Formats: sequence, C-alpha cells, structure tokens
Amino acid sequence: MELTKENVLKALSHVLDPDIKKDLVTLGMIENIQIEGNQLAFTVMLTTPACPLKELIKNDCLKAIEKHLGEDIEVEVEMSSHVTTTRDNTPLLPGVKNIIAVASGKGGVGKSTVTANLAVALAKSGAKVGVIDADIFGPSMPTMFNCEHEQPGIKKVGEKNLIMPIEQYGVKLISIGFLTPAENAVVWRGPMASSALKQFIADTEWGELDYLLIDLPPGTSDIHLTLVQTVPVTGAVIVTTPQKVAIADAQKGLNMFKQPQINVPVLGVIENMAYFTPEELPDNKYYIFGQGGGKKLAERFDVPFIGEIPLVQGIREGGDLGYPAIMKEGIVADAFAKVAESTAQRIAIRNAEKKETKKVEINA
Ligand SMILES: Nc1ncnc2c1ncn2[C@@H]1O[C@H](COP(=O)(O)OP(=O)(O)OP(=O)(O)O)[C@@H](O)[C@H]1O
Repeated sequence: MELTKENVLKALSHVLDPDIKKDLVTLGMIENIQIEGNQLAFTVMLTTPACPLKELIKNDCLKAIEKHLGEDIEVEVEMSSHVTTTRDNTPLLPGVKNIIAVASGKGGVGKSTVTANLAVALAKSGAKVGVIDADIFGPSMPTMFNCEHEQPGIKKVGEKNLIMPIEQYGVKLISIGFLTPAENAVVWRGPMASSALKQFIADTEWGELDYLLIDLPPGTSDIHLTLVQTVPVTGAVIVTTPQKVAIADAQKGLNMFKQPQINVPVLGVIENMAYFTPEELPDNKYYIFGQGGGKKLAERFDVPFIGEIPLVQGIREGGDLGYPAIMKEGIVADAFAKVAESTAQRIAIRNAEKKETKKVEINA
C-alpha cells in the first residue's frame, strides 16, 4: 500500500484499544499524521497519561504499519494523552474531568495513605490532580503532604470569595485541617461537616483537573450522601485490608454505592496491607492479615480488583514524614504506580461506556 494518510488510518484501524475493545481510529485516538518521503509520524492520544498499556499499544501500531504498509517506512509514534470525562454537562466543577470517591468500611485500613500516594502517582504520570480531604473528623492529608501549617489563600472572583488550594508534590489539596486545628475537627457536628465539604467543592478554585480524589471518612455517613448529592461522582474506589472484619465493613461501603438510588459506579477494590514485606527482602511475603480477601470481595460484588499494596515500614514512615512513599524509588513506588495506572484505566473504561455522570437526587 502507498504511504498516504488514508492508508495509515486503514492500517491503524487494525489496532484495538485492549480495554475498550474498539480500534484506535474509530476511537479518534490517532492525530497529527505527517508524511515525508518514507518517513511517517503520528500521535496516539491515550485516555490517560497513566495508561499501563502505553508500550503495548505503541508496539501494536508499529506492527500494523509494518504489516500493511511495508517494512521500509521510518515510523515515529508519539504517545500523548487527553483524559476522558463524562462530566461535561455539569454546572458544578465543569473543569474537573473525573471525581473519584475513595472510601473504606473500617477506619485505619490506609484509605488516606492510598489516596495520597495515588494522587502523587497520577500527578507524576503527567495528570492534573486535586485532593479533597473530606475525612472531616480526622483529616490526615496535611500531615501526609507535609503542609500542616499552610493556610489556603482566598481569591475574589466576581462576587465570590474562592479558597485557593495548597499545592504540594504537584497535587492541589484542600482539607479541613488547614482551616481548624486537628484537635477541634472531631467536635464538628454532621451538618457542619457536610457544609464544609460543600464549600470545598463549590467554593474552591480547582481550575482544570483530570482527577479530583475525595478522601471520605470511614464507614457510611452523611458526608458520603452530601458528596453524591452535591456533585456528579465518576466512580468510587474501595480500600480494604484482607482480614475478615475489614472485608465485612467494606461490603457495607460497596453496598451503599451500589444502592439503586445512589448508583455510583464502583471502579474497584484496592487491597492495602495485602502482605507484610521487608523492603530489603521483597520476595519474603507474610500474609499476616490473611490472603486474597480483597480479590474475593471484588468477585462477590462483581467489581474489578484494582490491585494490592504491601504493608511496608517505609509507607508508614512516608505518611508520618509528609513525604508519600511513591516518591522514593523501590518496590513501594512500583506498587502504588501500578495501582494508580489500574485506577486510571478503570476510569477510562467507565468513561468509554459513556454513561453520563449525574448527581444523586434523594428525597428525604
Ligand atoms: N501499606 C501500608 N504499610 C504500612 N503502613 C501503612 C500502610 N497503609 C497505611 N499505613 C499506616 O497505617 C496508618 C493508618 O493509615 P491511614 O491514616 O491512611 O488510614 P485511614 O483508613 O485513612 O484511616 P481513617 O480514615 O480511619 O483515619 C497510618 O499510620 C499509615 O501510615
């Protein structure tokens, strides 16, 4: 076949996006085709910069060009991304492409740790990321991001005063911990906590974001309902540890999102503290809380299993120091990067299914 734009598109129409199971041309993922002599360059626009299949898709493109257009073409493929959204028509936070609720059943399973590391991992991949610490009764994000003493600024936009999020490690962050000393937060009553969350959503200058992660309080509470009633949520991620008591509580969380009147898609389950491993001996795995609980939970509820994070001393130390473990190369960073990629992948798949993201109307 002759090297023309049309034939390049024909050749690339044989390459499938492995997740969405449609070809790259139909999905509109091929852009900027340039041809000069026997030199060809084009861009593949992925659905997330954290795409775990980047190399696979690139190789499939190279193979398709070779097979259908010949071996003597010099090909340059640029892998870029444009994060997808189903939130285009929402009046509140229209610049935020995906809102992800991070929930758990039991407290202390590492939901905030996972949120912080996921956020930094996504930002490292090139995405624009924000975090709302909605764990109003025990905000830990300011500590985990080492910005406990920061005070968010206020910016007047028209008639409105907007809160400026704190930026740390490439992530925009807002937490009740910035506005009131941590020891006071616990006395907040439900309605006050709900109105604080509403403010974090509506009165914060988020700008353009690919992913806004919401760290929810453990269990099921008014805060969860406030969230889904205030703003259309793209999906929820459930964090659990493998032991029976944690799984039992995680089920309640899952059930809440799956209730017909709430119906927030569950993107999947992340199993934290899946096994203990000493960082210097990563092949030694000790399943101190039992094995495979998260996977079984995902199977039972027919939702994806996103991945697992080991119990490692460095993760706790990173949390306490305010330097998320993802930032230090090693097995922990690899585990968080993998889970972040899988989460981004689940979001892209959910968006490809084109279900519009709606907020929940509950008549009390
Ligand atoms: N994989 C892990 N390895 C080692 N320590 C961890 C891991 N995950 C979390 N931790 C530690 O466990 C403690 C609890 O974690 P975290 O605060 O993230 O839990 P949480 O589920 O958000 O709690 P809550 O919402 O009840 O406040 C923290 O000290 C944290 O550093």
